[in-house]
Amino acid sequence: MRLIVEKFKGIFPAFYACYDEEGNISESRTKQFANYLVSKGIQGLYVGGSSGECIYQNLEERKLTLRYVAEAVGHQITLIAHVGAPSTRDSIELAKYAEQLGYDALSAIPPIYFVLPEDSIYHYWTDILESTNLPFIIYNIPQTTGYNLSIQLLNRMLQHGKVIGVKNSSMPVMDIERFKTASSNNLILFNGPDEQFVAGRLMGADSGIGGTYAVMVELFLKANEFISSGDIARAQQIQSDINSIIIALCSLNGSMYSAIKEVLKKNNMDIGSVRKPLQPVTGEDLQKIDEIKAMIDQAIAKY
Ligand SMILES: CC(=O)N[C@H](C=O)[C@@H](O)[C@H](O)[C@H](O)CO
Ligand SMILES: CC(=O)C(=O)O
Repeated sequence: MRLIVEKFKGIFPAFYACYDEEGNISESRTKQFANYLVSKGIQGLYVGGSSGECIYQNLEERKLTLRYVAEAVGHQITLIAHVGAPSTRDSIELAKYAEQLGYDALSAIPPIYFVLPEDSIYHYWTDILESTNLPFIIYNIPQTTGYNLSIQLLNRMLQHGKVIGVKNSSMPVMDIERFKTASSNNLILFNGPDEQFVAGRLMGADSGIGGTYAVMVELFLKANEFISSGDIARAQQIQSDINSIIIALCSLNGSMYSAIKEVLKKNNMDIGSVRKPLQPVTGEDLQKIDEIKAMIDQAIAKY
């Protein structure tokens, strides 16, 4: 277990969908972006999650991204494949594919669309984790799935030795502590809400997986370092800068991810735009991108 824990400790950007100008998955952009993030010193990547626009992609597209990332960065970092999909069958296909590619772990949201009973969620996750030999990380994100992980279901899932962690995106940071305690501290907890990264770490999260990391990864790496060395005051300052940036990223007509992708373009990292129904930034939004990029650059320069 100790070895495994070390592998999953640190900063894990949620990887973005990288499209070409026609909106198809781009091999060169995917590989370039993965290498760019590795060069920043991240611990690993969370591939194919919400930020990867998984919900708007077909299985073949999701497999392409999983493959291009693995080919680009190999075993230099820890790779987590998010395989949540509308059907168990599709999730298992993605899970087996990720295992073949050499991914280090699987992760999945609960079933979406139909509000299914907890027993169905249990079987969905169990079917996925029994389909490979990989460790499994539960993804709890009630604000998008409508289901908030209960201690009862967590305890049931823990009977599978393969469950090594929870990526918790619910807003109460107390959930992080409760999940950790329920497992007698045997689970790796990943903080989900980037706006509460510092709080999540202080409540027991070992690591973070986040949708905004990749556009300002230096800030999360630094905050993580400050927490580890006990410099809480400076970690709090970074969190405050991060939150102002996230609020700005979310203040445009275009989706947060389209704003992030425009900022990345200004950093010479063109990974295309977002897939509809996510809206691209246009018109007056575009002017605000320069201001947001300046906020990010200034914050990075401060620490
Ligand atoms: C609801 C949602 O997508 N949460 C993400 C994952 O936990 C976060 O990383 C957000 O992208 C981030 O906190 C910005 O709001
Ligand atoms: C946002 C996030 O962590 C994800 O891509 O699932």
